[in-house]
Formats: sequence, structure tokens, C-alpha cells
Amino acid sequence: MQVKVAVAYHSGYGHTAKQAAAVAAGAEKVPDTQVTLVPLAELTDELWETLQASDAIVFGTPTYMGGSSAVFRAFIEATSKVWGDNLRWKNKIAGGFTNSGNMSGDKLNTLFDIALFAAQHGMIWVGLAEYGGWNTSAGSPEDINRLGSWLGAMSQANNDEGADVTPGASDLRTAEALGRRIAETTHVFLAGRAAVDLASASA
Ligand SMILES: Cc1cc2nc3c(=O)[nH]c(=O)nc-3n(C[C@H](O)[C@H](O)[C@H](O)COP(=O)(O)O)c2cc1C
Repeated sequence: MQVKVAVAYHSGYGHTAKQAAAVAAGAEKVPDTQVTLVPLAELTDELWETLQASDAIVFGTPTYMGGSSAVFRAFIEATSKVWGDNLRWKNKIAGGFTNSGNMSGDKLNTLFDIALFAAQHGMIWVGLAEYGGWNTSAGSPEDINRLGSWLGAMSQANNDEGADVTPGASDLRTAEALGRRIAETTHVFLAGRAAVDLASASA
């Protein structure tokens, strides 16, 4: 079965875009998965069609002033039309990621915002199932999930460095792990739903 995953993101200066590309790369590693990167700067008809056709949407935004960027928030508000049309995104798989300058930087608040938004759409949230790293004497910033997030993928980018340098390899591996998990879960969910539909048809 072919599965479609969209990675819908905003990035003001390229750092979250780099994280989005890593999420997409992780999802692409799962066979029979078609992945589309969807920048949210311009809300075109094509963008809405791509999101509607997707089985899973992974949402990403930089953390600005402790929450989602204004561009991402404008997208969230624009989805109220989808919400009002009989919950058209209901039962799509959802996940989220965010990037910011500080190690914490209040990124968790941004993930809460995305997860709540997905819940309002009746989407099915999938978190990051990786132990937090960099939290023992033997730990290192090279550990996967070094920022210790469960709800979604976090990454950190030094404020004085461009997206060619930062976020670094461990945060990109963390983003890849999220993308892969979203794609795998979507396959399992769609296969399970098809099996249940068949079972009820033959009952
Ligand atoms: C308006 C604005 C607000 C910001 N607020 C925060 C913040 O609350 N926490 C934080 O850690 N970094 C903050 N930063 C830093 C950005 O999160 C950081 O530069 C990030 O890498 C930007 O991602 P982008 O390149 O995808 O836009 C802020 C930057 C801007 C421009």
C-alpha cells in the first residue's frame, strides 16, 4: 500500500527548513512512502490539495517568542475552513517539530500548540519514541534526542550560525527518527483500517 506523508512547515531563516528536510528523509526511508515538503509561506490551492491528499501531516515551525511563528499561526487559522467542513482531516496521522535558538527556548509550548491544533482536527498524534539523550555523565550532545522531547522533535540552532551549519547532526537524526515513525505508523494504521473495513463487509 502506498502512503502519502506531507511535511508542512514554516521557516523564517532556514533552520526549521533543514529540520523539515530531515523529517522528510526519515519518512522516505520507509518503503512505499511518498513524501512531500510543503512550505507554508504561501497558502495556495495546490498546498490545500496536497494536504488533503495526504494520509499523514507532520507540522513544523520555529519557536518565536515562546510559540509558533506568525506565519504558522496564520496557516492554523486558515485550516478552520477544513475543520468546519465536517472535520475533513479527521483520522489523518499527525506529528510535530520545532527549532529554536536556546536549548529549551520554550519549544515545548510550541509542540503543545501544534498537538492541540491537530487534536482539534481529530487527527491522531504520534510522538517521538526515543529516550532523551545527553542526560548522564557518559552522555554527549551527539546523542539522539539530546533535548529530551517526547511530544515531537526539537532542534536547536545557534543564533549566530546559518542553516548550512546548524541545527547539527544529532538534532537532524532526531528529526529523521520522527519522520520514520510517522511513516511506519501511517502504514500500520491504514493497513489496520483496511483489514477492519474488510472484516465488517464480510460479517
Ligand atoms: C521573532 C523571533 C522570536 C524568537 N523567539 C525565540 C524563543 O522564544 N526562544 C528561542 O529559543 N529562540 C527564539 N528565537 C530564535 C529562533 O528560534 C532561531 O533563530 C531559529 O533557529 C529560527 O528558525 P528559522 O531559521 O527556521 O526561522 C526567535 C527568533 C525570532 C526572529
